[in-house]
Amino acid sequence: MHNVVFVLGPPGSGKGTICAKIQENLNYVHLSAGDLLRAERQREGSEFGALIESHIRNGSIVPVEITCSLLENAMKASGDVKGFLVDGFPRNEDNLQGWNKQMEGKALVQFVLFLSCPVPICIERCLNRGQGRTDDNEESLKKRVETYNHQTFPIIEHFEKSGLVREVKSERSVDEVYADVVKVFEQDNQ
Ligand SMILES: Nc1ncnc2c1ncn2[C@@H]1O[C@H](COP(=O)(O)OP(=O)(O)OP(=O)(O)O)[C@@H](O)[C@H]1O
Ligand SMILES: Nc1ccn([C@@H]2O[C@H](COP(=O)(O)O)[C@@H](O)[C@H]2O)c(=O)n1
Ligand SMILES: [Mg+2]
Repeated sequence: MHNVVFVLGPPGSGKGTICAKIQENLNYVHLSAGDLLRAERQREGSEFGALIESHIRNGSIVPVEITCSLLENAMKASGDVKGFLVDGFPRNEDNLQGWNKQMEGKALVQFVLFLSCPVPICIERCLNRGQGRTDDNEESLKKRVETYNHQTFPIIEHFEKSGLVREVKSERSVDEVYADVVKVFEQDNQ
């Protein structure tokens, strides 16, 4: 059984940055759904490349069969680890239902780390990210925020009802955010 922490928050809230630090220090493996999709988009011979790029530019969500298989394959390929940080997933109802169907009996969701951050700060961070992402532009960001508000936030609310959400405000410095995130992991592993 794989231990899983879902990491959610608006685009640019710092999910990737914080997950990299947790992976470095706490023996969890970071799996970013967005990174896995971008790698699949680039893979020679992939039948999903054009579909993935279209969703990424539009800030819409790729069908779960594709994303969940990428996540499960990455988990299988990892050795013996404490758990997985599943960053940017589940993003909508389709992701949630597909995960439940595919991963039942294979993964245990420990909690959901919710990095909350005001949208204008998030947008500014994405526009200054400098990684050449095809969705770090004003037009795509508007759609990504809309998708977050209408499709992803309700998923966070769903987990909130089961008491699984641990919110950390991420508009502060990386070190301050990370210090609070470590406390969340310490409390959960007691
Ligand atoms: N606490 C912070 N303070 C200032 N800048 C930050 C902070 N956290 C992350 N950043 C910067 O903001 C940008 C976005 O961060 P990151 O890629 O971690 O966000 P994300 O939530 O993974 O975004 P996305 O959902 O678009 O993948 C990066 O350039 C990163 O260096
Ligand atoms: N579960 C997911 C995660 C991501 N996507 C698509 O990738 C884009 C970028 O995701 P980031 O987490 O790296 O910001 C996102 O806007 C979606 O188009 C997805 O479809 N499903
Ligand atoms: Mg990211």
